[in-house]
Amino acid sequence: MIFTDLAAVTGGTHRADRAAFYGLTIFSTILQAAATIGLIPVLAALFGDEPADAWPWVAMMAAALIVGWATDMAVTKAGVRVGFGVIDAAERAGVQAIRTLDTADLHGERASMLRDLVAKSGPDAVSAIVLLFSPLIRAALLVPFLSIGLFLVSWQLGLVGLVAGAALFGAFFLSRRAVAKAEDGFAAAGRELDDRMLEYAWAQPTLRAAGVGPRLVDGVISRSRSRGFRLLAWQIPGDILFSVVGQIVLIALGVTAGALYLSDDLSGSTAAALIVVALRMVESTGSLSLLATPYAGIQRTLADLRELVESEVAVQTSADGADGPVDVVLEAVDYSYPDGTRALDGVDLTFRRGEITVIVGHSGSGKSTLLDVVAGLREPSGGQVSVGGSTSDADTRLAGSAVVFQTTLLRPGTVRENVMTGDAADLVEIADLAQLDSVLAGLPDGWESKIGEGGNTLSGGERQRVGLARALAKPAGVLLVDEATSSLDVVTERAVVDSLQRIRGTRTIVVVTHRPALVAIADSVVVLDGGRVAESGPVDGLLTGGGVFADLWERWRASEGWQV
Ligand SMILES: Nc1ncnc2c1ncn2[C@@H]1O[C@H](COP(=O)(O)OP(=O)(O)OP(=O)(O)O)[C@@H](O)[C@H]1O
Repeated sequence: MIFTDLAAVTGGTHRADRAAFYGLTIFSTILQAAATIGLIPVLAALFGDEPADAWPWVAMMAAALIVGWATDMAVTKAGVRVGFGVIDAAERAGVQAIRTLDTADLHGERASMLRDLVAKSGPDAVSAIVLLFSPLIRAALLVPFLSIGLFLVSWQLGLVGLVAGAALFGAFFLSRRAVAKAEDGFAAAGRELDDRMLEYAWAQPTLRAAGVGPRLVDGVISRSRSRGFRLLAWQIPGDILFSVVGQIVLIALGVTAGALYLSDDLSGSTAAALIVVALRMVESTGSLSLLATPYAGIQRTLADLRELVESEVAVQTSADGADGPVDVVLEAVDYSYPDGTRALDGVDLTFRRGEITVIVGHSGSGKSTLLDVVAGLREPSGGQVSVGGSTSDADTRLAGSAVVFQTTLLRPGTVRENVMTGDAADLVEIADLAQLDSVLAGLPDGWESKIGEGGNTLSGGERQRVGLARALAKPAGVLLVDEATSSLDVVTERAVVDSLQRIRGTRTIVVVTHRPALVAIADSVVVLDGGRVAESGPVDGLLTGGGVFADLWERWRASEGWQV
């Protein structure tokens, strides 16, 4: 339902704006109906014995028009505020989706949908709320309100008006359903087309060689075209339905008014005024007919946005539910990339709750892939991952873990917005833990300083501290750090090591590293080789064992600049 979708998307922050928008729109419709019905006593007075009796009614109609005009201005303002709520929600949830989605899931079709929602849906929503919702509510309510007014003249006319209102609603919903179905097909075809185009662009050489690319794209274009025609075809019966209902409303009112006039139950002046009332009703029918198609479009957009916003809330809620460190157990985990590269091969591992585990291995041994699997950014091709004793899918792992990536991407906004949505007390502790204080001290407005695109430029080390703070701000039981110190200066590396030591025990920490400083604070080390676990255990045990790790350690000591 479009109204509940709008409420879910814009949330509690815009409740008052929504209430004002709906309430004022209804009030303005009542005023319109009153001004129209007011014509009946005006004409009755003008054609009666005392034409001057028309003045109070004329004054009432003028007042209704003036107040209605002022109300419409207020409706527009409230509608724009609600529309901006949709823009905010689309941007927030879109960015969140892009940041958290498994890269494998960010394929052309999904990217195209997110692009539509983030770039188009917000501006569309602002205009739709003002130019569509409000006229729609008016068009839908004007007929019942006019019918109530007609009851004051004659119950038969009131009844005809109510039946006409019900028929209008029926016609609107029938035609909207047909159009919505065709629109869904059309939108899906468009997304499939985007997907194929991207796929074709990426894999051009191979597809060309096989001679299948153009055929694939041609097929999708013709599917998209035929669904476009189907959309048009479904709009036509809807329009016909409306015009038929409009004619019936007009005839029914005319016949009833004529019968009442002939039986002397209606004066000539009232019958004349009824022509205006009937025309207003038919005008409503026409508006509803015009609005049915754009309504179906904005309804689908709001439903998609609601899904996006609610999935963001779901991620946040399950993350909030994290209550301390947990065991993470991998059993026979395999991972193969789409091109067939087997990056993980039967990995059995336990990351013990509250411990720091460091993963080392040569370049290409599968360290980052392993971290991605634990983080829920990739679903294993085989085997299973359990978190806190129960088998866990990628979404659950994503919600329950926080990741510091090799490079921290900053979005345009303040430091606070880049780090978290939380209260000040949390931020003070997080800044302290992530050693962000010195970075904040160098910025003009501390937490409120603009960073990222268009804002202050932070060094790699400073970005990394923001990334660490962001990860610490997420109340997740598992903290994953991917080579965060590989490109860092010694001071920042020390800061990261200190931070991890300070939070030791509060989370299960897994660090992929090329550097010895982190190995020194590890409770245990895992050595990967060709996607398999070559060795694992406490540092001391591995050093005395004389295996791969002892060999790597020796090489570091020899080079004094450990790069495994
Ligand atoms: N997107 C990808 N598509 C195909 N193969 C990939 C992809 N990413 C990584 N690989 C391959 O998977 C294997 C494991 O890569 P991974 O990045 O996990 O190793 P790593 O140990 O983290 O390497 P590095 O230390 O260089 O970052 C390598 O053979 C790599 O070439």
